[in-house]
Amino acid sequence: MERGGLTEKVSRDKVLVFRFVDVGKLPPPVLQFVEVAFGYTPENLIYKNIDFGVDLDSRIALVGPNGAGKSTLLKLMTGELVPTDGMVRRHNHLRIAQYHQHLAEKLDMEMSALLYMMREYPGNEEERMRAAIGKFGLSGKAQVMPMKNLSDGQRSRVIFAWLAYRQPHMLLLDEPTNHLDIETIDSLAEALNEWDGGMVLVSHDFRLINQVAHEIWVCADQSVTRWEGDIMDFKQHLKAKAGLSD
Ligand SMILES: Nc1ncnc2c1ncn2[C@@H]1O[C@H](COP(=O)(O)OP(=O)(O)OP(=O)(O)O)[C@@H](O)[C@H]1O
Repeated sequence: MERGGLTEKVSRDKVLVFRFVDVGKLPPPVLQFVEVAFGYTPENLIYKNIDFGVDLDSRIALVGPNGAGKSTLLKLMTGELVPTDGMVRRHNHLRIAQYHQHLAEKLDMEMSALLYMMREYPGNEEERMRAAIGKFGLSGKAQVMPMKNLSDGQRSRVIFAWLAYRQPHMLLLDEPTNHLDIETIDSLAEALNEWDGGMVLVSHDFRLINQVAHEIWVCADQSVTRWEGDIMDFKQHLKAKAGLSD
């Protein structure tokens, strides 16, 4: 039918064009936790006395049991949550962007990705916005159709384009791969590896962690500790703990 011209050719989104704009350097310390304690209620602390620094060359994956406080730690980094005790110091010029699935709820489904970006970043020419969305592999018609007609994966790309346009120094990624296919995950990994900013990743996707993280931090028992090994060692450790072996 395609060859006979009866139906339009199905064109897949290009997947190899994820790209974050380089941001240059900020002198360290960029983000510092000093004796931080945090609990949603004072009698139930999720973190106690934590100290660490994150810089623009940090490539960290946070791991740990469900409910240990990984997402909470990201929120303490952005300032969405404030410590119960101690302090979080951020460089005055630090721009942090956080990716999480709930951002999809912010999208206006009746609008196209292009109009949405033009509304979010007023005063910019259409061409510029098209290019910004194009950097995340959404091209042509997909940019101008209502976002309700896009797939979840395509909407994730719009969110990435929206975040990247703010040119963050640091990206905090909370389960970024939920709606992405494997090719797109690889594009994301490639883009992160080519980018010069800092990254903190929360993901259950060990394959992505293996591709992009240089450090593994374990959130558990009210603290954050650095894992001395790579994510594959950590996976083995989890298996051994669960009494499983290869
Ligand atoms: N707004 C909130 N008010 C009260 N408690 C909360 C709130 N958000 C999270 N919690 C609780 O704080 C703890 C840590 O939650 P958090 O989402 O940070 O864990 P997580 O390690 O990211 O978990 P998961 O891997 O399941 O996403 C959990 O026990 C959770 O139920």
